[in-house]
Amino acid sequence: MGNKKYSIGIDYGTQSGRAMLVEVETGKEIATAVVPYADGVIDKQLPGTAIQLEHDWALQNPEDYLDVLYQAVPQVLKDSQIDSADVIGLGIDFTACTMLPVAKDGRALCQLPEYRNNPHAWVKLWKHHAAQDEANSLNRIAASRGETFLARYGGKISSEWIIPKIWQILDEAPEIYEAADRFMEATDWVTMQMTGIDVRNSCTAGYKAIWHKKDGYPGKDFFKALDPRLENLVAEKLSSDIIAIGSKAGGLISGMAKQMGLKAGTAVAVGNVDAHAAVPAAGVVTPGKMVMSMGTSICHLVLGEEEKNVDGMCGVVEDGIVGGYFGYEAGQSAVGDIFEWFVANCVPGSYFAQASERNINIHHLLEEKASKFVPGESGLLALDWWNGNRSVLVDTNLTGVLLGATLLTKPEEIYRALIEATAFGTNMIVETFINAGVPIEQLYACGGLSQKNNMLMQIYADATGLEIRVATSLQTPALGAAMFGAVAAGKEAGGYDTIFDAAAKMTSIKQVYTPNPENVARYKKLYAEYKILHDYFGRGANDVMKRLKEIKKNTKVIKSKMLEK
Ligand SMILES: Nc1ncnc2c1ncn2[C@@H]1O[C@H](COP(=O)(O)OP(=O)(O)O)[C@@H](O)[C@H]1O
Ligand SMILES: O=C(CO)[C@@H](O)[C@@H](O)COP(=O)(O)O
Repeated sequence: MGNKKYSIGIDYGTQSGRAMLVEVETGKEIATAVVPYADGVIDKQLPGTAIQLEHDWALQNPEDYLDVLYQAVPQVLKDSQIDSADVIGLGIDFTACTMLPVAKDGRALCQLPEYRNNPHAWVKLWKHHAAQDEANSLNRIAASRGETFLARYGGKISSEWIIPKIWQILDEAPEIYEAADRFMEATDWVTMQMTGIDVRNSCTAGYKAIWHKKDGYPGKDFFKALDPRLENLVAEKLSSDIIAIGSKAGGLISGMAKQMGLKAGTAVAVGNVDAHAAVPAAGVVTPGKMVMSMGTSICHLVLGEEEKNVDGMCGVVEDGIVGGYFGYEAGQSAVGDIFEWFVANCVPGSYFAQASERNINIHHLLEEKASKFVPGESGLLALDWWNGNRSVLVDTNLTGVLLGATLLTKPEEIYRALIEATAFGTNMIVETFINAGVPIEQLYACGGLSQKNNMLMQIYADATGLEIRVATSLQTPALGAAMFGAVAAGKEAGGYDTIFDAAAKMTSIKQVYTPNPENVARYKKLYAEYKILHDYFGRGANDVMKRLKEIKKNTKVIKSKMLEK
């Protein structure tokens, strides 16, 4: 038996890139290195210029992505002290839709001096929200034409996705649209820099570019209806050569291999997306198991045998998560962020004093106090829409609700009610999938929040009535990317032939939360009330939240006019 074999997973986040070196046989995480992006999130001023960006813009510098390869990869090799010849594969995962215009020679347009001063030549980060007008028009036109693809995306295409972003470029900088040889997801662009081959992955194509394995992209007529100049977008500037997740993109070219400290020819997997790469890393490679990637928000992912239309899902894509299955994605737009808001705005100083006296985190203090209650005891019920509702209502104009407060209500009771509201939100998603014919028998959890609060995880198990298995790895996206790297290398090279084999060996479960039957029964009653509130405020019976937003907007206008005087 030769030396141990390793794979590297690189997770490209919003602020930084993280390389993780993993032992292929066991999935053991040997070394990790994080490189912050020098230009970070560019949302105010274009680097090296005085050019100011407009509201809702969020750009990145593609050279920062390359620096992650040049710095983080040699660092993990150095820290682990292994022979680089034993690294058999490499995979990356990215935020998405993070996209860029690319020149014929493969460079990002913003790397060319003549385009450097044009903000539209740079990478548009997933949270660039300035293409909302284009997204609204796209949705209106698609609905009026009865485009069937809308149903695959819960009825709406997001402004975060690639077509609205490309359309914004065409609207505001037609010269950049013209100059672009093609538009690419950053995950494919970085993979191309490593392999020298332009290979597009089925995950971002399916979830972010309205591509379908059988139907392809929307037709020319649809693009023409958006804008006659977009008629040939697919043929001229997108690729229809889409490769399934789990495939090999190519081998590392020698120039890159030298800079990264690896052997030329090392297998590179096709690009992937962070939340989707985390699924096999949580041990999930078959249907019926929904993975919750839990942090500031929750991304819900599940595999299915068939393509079904599920109300309010973010998307369904064949081969989108694991080859051979339909990958479904749904989500809640704020979860950890709601608790963060509560702690920052509604917890009295005396609680912070107690936490600091005991040298514990404020969340731990609240968890301890809130754990003393049984479901229903506080008389509170909340709706988890502090940042709108992603699934199943797909409505960013919905806002939060707290019901049942009295003069005796305590902060920990509200904290618990907010956690329960997010658990009910997840249950609504689970129920909607099951009703649409996509089975869900178990929940899996990964992401920071899944390992931070036991009470929260037990509430999720009790509110859904489902067992929850928590992944051991705290870096599931990077682990998933490394697993796909090992699959790209293949068994003969010391890796795996399939992601199923890799998942069996490289992942593990840290903890299982089992529903408590008494609490399940109590939460059933509360969930019935949640559903009534959810439908009342969310499905048009009372649009008070939207009216309040309108009043707020008008009041702000009036106030600013008064201040101008
Ligand atoms: N003990 C806790 N209980 C509940 N929420 C927490 C706790 N600790 C942190 N949070 C919330 O969880 C989120 C951080 O989760 P994490 O997975 O680390 O972040 P991210 O989504 O950025 O990866 C924050 O929104 C934070 O407010
Ligand atoms: O949209 C997706 C996945 O579909 C994410 O890449 C994007 O929301 C960024 O996620 P993170 O905030 O980096 O977890």
